[in-house]
Amino acid sequence: MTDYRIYVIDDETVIRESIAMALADVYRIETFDAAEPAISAMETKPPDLVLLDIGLPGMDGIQALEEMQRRHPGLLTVMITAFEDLDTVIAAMRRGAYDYVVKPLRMDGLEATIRNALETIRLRKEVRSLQQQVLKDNIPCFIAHSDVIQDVMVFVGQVAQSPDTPVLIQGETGTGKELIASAIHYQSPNFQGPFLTINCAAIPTDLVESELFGYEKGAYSGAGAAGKRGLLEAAGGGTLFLDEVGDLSPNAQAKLLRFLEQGEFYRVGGTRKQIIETRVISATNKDLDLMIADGRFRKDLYFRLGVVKVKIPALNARTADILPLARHFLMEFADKFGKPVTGFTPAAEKALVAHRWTGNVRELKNVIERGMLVGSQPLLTPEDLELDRPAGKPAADAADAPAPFAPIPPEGMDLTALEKAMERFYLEAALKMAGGNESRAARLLHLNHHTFRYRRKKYLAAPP
Ligand SMILES: Nc1ncnc2c1ncn2[C@@H]1O[C@H](COP(=O)(O)OP(=O)(O)OP(=O)(O)O)[C@@H](O)[C@H]1O
Repeated sequence: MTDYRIYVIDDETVIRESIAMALADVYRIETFDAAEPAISAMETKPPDLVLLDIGLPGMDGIQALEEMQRRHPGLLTVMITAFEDLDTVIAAMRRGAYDYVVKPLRMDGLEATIRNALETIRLRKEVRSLQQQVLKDNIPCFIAHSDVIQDVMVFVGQVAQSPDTPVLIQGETGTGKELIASAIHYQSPNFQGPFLTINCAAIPTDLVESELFGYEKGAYSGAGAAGKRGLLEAAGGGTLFLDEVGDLSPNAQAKLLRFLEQGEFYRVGGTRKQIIETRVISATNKDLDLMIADGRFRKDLYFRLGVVKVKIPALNARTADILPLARHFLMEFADKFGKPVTGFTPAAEKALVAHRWTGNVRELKNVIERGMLVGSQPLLTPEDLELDRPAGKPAADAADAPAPFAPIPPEGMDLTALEKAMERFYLEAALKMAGGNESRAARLLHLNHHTFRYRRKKYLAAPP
């Protein structure tokens, strides 16, 4: 006997009894002589499959089918019809019936129809469980203890449900904007579609447009011979996350606005209109209002990108998250490095809460990673974490400290050259500290890997 429950709804006793007799050894059969009692029984004992006579007294088969579909969407129903009345059968199939059988019933034919229907149910269940697995594997582990971040997560869960609403995520660097964007994607109905990200700051201005929108062959010198689709197309049916959206070139801004308003765009050098459904989530840690005032960012684009705005507070504004996040990262790195570190000393916890996290969660994660590398006790100490700056106090009482830079000489100075030299110096220093590991060097400078790689290419020798 299988666990499948089948309702047989037919006013002819002989039909009900013959089906029950033929199938009762294999399935749980419940019989009804009218639709109404069957519909009420479904509330407490929902069937997997319904065999439903079309010509019922009272509510007829077609009405019953509609009512059942309304109350139990997706319920599989096989119609039983007295003769092959094409119109009625078509009406039933249009309303979502799975199949139909004609009286007088041939039991072997009916059994085959039932087996097919149940196989469909089994496959649907399998697909659902695979979907849930995908969700479980991909939903990022987002630590949210403070009330303010919990509210953000509830809001984000609601926003996720409408898959074409653009979302603008604002927050300082390292607050978790990309993580929130992926949480929106994986909670949305499009979670099976791709989630792609592009960091607009890490791509040279003249390339960002073709990266985003693709190009046709020969669109510009250096464009590949075959043309290429852009990330917007590649993310079709899913989500494109535009990080550092404030760095988009004016051309790219105009094209993106058109896409958001009309759902269409042209590849660079292309004449064929591309129509695509991709949700755009963007993020910035820049003050877009200021950029709009300076004429560097389009106001109309700002409004389109920010149909829904999500603001992520800085880590120091939600201290309740600091220790749960620190413990989460500690467990992650203990596992990764195979170290028997189990927590923090009380002094280390105090220092973690008191620290001024200008690099937010990313900085906290880096500090824990470094602490895990050097720490040798079961509990990490403030020395392991190298934390000595309390909140609100930038390095060694900045007010009293001597200015860290040389004064401007009377003849003036080349600020751009100085910036470049400084950037080169710190990129090299970070790589050295990180033993040549780019990802770690990027984290030391609170940059993401793409940005680091881009700047390294620009200022130092190209990475291997
Ligand atoms: N609430 C959180 N729970 C767990 N990990 C987090 C949380 N917030 C941030 N992180 C982790 O911190 C790091 C930085 O997060 P993320 O890259 O999402 O920040 P961001 O705001 O997009 O940064 P940027 O502005 O520099 O692009 C990532 O490793 C991310 O996994």
